[in-house]
Amino acid sequence: MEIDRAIRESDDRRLKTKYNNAIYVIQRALALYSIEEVAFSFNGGKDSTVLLHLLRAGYYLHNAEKSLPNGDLDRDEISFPIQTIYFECPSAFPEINSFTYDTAAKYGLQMEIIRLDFKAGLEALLKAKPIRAIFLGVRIGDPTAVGQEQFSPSSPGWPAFMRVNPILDWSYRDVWAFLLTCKVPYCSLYDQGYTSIGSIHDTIPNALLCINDSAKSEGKYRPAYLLADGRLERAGRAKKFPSPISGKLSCSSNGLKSGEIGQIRTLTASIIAVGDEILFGTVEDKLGSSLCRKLQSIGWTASDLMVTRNDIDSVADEVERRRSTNDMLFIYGGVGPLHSDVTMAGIAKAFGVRMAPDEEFEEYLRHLIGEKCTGDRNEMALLPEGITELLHHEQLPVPLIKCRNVIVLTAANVAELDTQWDCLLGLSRSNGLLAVMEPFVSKRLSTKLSDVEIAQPLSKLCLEFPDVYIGGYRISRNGPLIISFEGKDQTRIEAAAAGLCKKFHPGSFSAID
Ligand SMILES: Cc1cc2nc3c(=O)[nH]c(=O)nc-3n(C[C@H](O)[C@H](O)[C@H](O)COP(=O)(O)O)c2cc1C
Ligand SMILES: Nc1ncnc2c1ncn2[C@@H]1O[C@H](COP(=O)(O)OP(=O)(O)OP(=O)(O)O)[C@@H](O)[C@H]1O
Ligand SMILES: [Mg+2]
Repeated sequence: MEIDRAIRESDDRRLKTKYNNAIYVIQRALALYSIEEVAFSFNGGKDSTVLLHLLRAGYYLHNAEKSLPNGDLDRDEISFPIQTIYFECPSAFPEINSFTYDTAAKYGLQMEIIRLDFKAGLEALLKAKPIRAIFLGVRIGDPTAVGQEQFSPSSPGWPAFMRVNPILDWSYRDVWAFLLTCKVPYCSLYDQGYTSIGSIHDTIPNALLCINDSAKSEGKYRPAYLLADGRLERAGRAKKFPSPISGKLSCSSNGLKSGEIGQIRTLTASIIAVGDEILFGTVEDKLGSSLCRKLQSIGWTASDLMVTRNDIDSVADEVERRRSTNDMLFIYGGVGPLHSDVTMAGIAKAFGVRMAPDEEFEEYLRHLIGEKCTGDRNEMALLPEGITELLHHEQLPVPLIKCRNVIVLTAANVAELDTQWDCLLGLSRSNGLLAVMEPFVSKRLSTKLSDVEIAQPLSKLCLEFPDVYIGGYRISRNGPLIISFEGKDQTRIEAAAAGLCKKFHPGSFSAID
């Protein structure tokens, strides 16, 4: 069997181990369920392509174990009887669709095309067929993998079946090692810089693979297998532009459904300030707004900015809630040796790991504070175990700490934040930490018109310019109204601003800045 042979002949030991484990899971599933009771969820993506070939190999080996006639049957020709389901969606890339159909024809897959959403489609499928287990190409880094194991019953509220995830523990690198070693076809989008594929509305090529180092989608991109850091495979999965801080004049209040139109390709970050002093009103948080501006300047969106108490559970709750819905989370305050410095412990709790001594970090601290540290252990050198990465930069006396997608900033004022941010950007050039997107541009118009006069024309303008965020705010109740236009395309912003001016008498608006 060509897949099994290719892996056995390869000298990639890690790949062999991953392959053997996945085949073991498949064989256990095939022993537990009859062939009519299993299905394979295939969508033409790289992970499900890997799974297809693992299932072909697993099914072949399962049959071989059950002994076939003395080798006179060409075993590569054994058909693939596992029922295959594809949830076809109108917003799928045409390349994904055609690859899925071509693959089905090439390998003789028995395809069931489902044109309902996942839940309704599965309900109908399970009513019509005796399916009890479904193979999925879910991997541990996927947002939907949280809490899953290789065999995981479907979630409460979903029809009852077993989710079987043979490649749950595979990394991005493992996936590409497999596809390239086995020389199997994969969807052409992966050769055009796409590294993880969702719908046409939320997927762009991965900016880290852009040959000109520009995030423009018309640029040239390297193939997906060249992405050095697999943790950034979803950098091309742009989030929907989150609802802006709601003002009554914003687009979101005008009936636009995000996800249909009105999307701006952006990555999102959440910002958490930790400090009872901020909540007591003793200290003013200036870092948050500065960080929002910095994020805007690299084309990211700050999805929220919040302050939490110096309390492990409060920090853990906020980190847990925000880390999975954002590309990055920045946290500052509460880092140090004091009793109130609980940020690191809160992060550890959010990830469900313990705090453990980090020798490398301790060494840095020793250089910095010498022997001033009392006790037999430096509490500051305890970091969340297994998820911590130290970000070294020559301008930083102590590296910054990153726990998965949470970056801990130690700045106590804006000048220190500037330095740490510059270091992060410097590091990003080599390790892709913060993908630099097209920056946001903005324009502001000031007017003496009243809210009532402007509300309706502005609502219409929002519909005409779904790709521009149009908001309104006042600096004082009786002062002028300021209309702001934010987006990534200067021409569109100018057009939106001109469009608004045209709706009123000349001279009703004046540009600020
Ligand atoms: C065959 C199959 C089974 C699924 N089972 C579950 C489930 O048990 N629980 C759940 O929350 N989501 C389930 N999902 C949905 C996925 O977790 C996830 O929402 C989806 O694959 C992500 O699609 P999206 O990124 O387009 O939202 C299932 C999806 C498929 C295709
Ligand atoms: N539309 C769909 N139809 C059938 N199965 C699907 C569909 N969408 C997702 N799945 C299942 O969920 C798994 C995980 O989806 P995910 O998008 O993370 O991976 P992928 O599409 O295989 O690869 P990529 O990460 O490159 O997009 C798929 O491998 C597949 O088993
Ligand atoms: Mg996909």
